[in-house]
Amino acid sequence: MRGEYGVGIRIAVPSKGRLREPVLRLLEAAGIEPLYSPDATRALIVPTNWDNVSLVYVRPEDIPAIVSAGGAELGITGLDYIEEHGGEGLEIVEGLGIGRARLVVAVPEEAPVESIRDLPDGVRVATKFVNIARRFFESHGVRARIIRITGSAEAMPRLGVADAILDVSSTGTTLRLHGLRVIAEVMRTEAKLIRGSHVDPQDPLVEVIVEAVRSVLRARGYKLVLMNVPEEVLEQVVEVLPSMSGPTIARVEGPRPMWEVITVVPEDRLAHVLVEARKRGARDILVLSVDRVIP
Ligand SMILES: Nc1ncnc2c1ncn2[C@@H]1O[C@H](COP(=O)(O)OP(=O)(O)OP(=O)(O)O)[C@@H](O)[C@H]1O
Ligand SMILES: O=P(O)(O)OC[C@H]1O[C@H](OP(=O)(O)OP(=O)(O)O)[C@H](O)[C@@H]1O
Ligand SMILES: [Mg+2]
Repeated sequence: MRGEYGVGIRIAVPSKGRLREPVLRLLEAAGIEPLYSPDATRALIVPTNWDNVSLVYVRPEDIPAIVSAGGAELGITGLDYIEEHGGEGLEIVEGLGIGRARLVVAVPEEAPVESIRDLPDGVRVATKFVNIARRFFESHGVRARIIRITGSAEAMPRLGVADAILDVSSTGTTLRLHGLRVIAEVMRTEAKLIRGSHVDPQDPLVEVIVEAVRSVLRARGYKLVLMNVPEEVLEQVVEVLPSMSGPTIARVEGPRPMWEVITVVPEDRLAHVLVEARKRGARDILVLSVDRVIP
């Protein structure tokens, strides 16, 4: 990449929490790696192996505001934090399929409440998503008192600090552990790649980064399968193969007519495809990982 582009691009990434490692792994798969770890150095703005691309390590909840204000051209954070910020001054470029969860409203098991409508005026709701909460309860005609906390919302009802919470839930373990029951889903969330509205989407370096990330996302869940197939069973073997656009078939040099079949298989069908292909006479099967897909 050296010297190809004039403008520098800063990518805001979570400095902590659940998204940090998956986000760094995704960027690494896209070929973008920080030159050193911020943990070791305390550096918060770290150059990468790409000339003119640096990572900015900040709290995930601050990323929308930072990208919106022009402190970084690109960023990766949860849709929940984007909605909480409001989303002005930024564009959502791509869903990344990580950090998937729901934002829910929950109350103590024993509360005489079945739905949002049953919540009395003045109900105290603990949450770090105060804007989302305000909007949600207003739209449902509930006059809630929002209590701002920055974490551990699930503990608040038992502590007597709140009557309900609005928080992230994925497996539901934390809610169950604290005797809470979901009465409404507010939204679904996942990590998104965002771009500041002030940034030209056609900026060459932005385009290259976005495409690199997209190519990694497309490759998720696929394997490349190679196999040798004797000519007499070729048709039967090809029948069981899914493919992006037909399998590639090449002749194998040798004494008997043999073909090499190359195809891309979704991981959830891999076991089935391998067993069936083997049964039908395929041999020497290789399964390779797919790093990128560029259609
Ligand atoms: N249990 C979960 N499953 C999937 N995604 C989650 C879960 N909890 C939080 N997230 C998502 O991870 C993103 C980052 O959250 P954040 O780092 O602020 O919280 P955290 O990982 O719980 O860290 P901390 O508890 O230190 O604040 C948010 O967008 C959030 O929606
Ligand atoms: O439905 P579950 O699978 O239980 O996940 C939900 C919990 O996950 C997150 O917290 P995290 O585990 O990141 O810890 P935290 O309390 O430090 O936020 C979130 O804030 C919830 O508390
Ligand atoms: Mg948390």
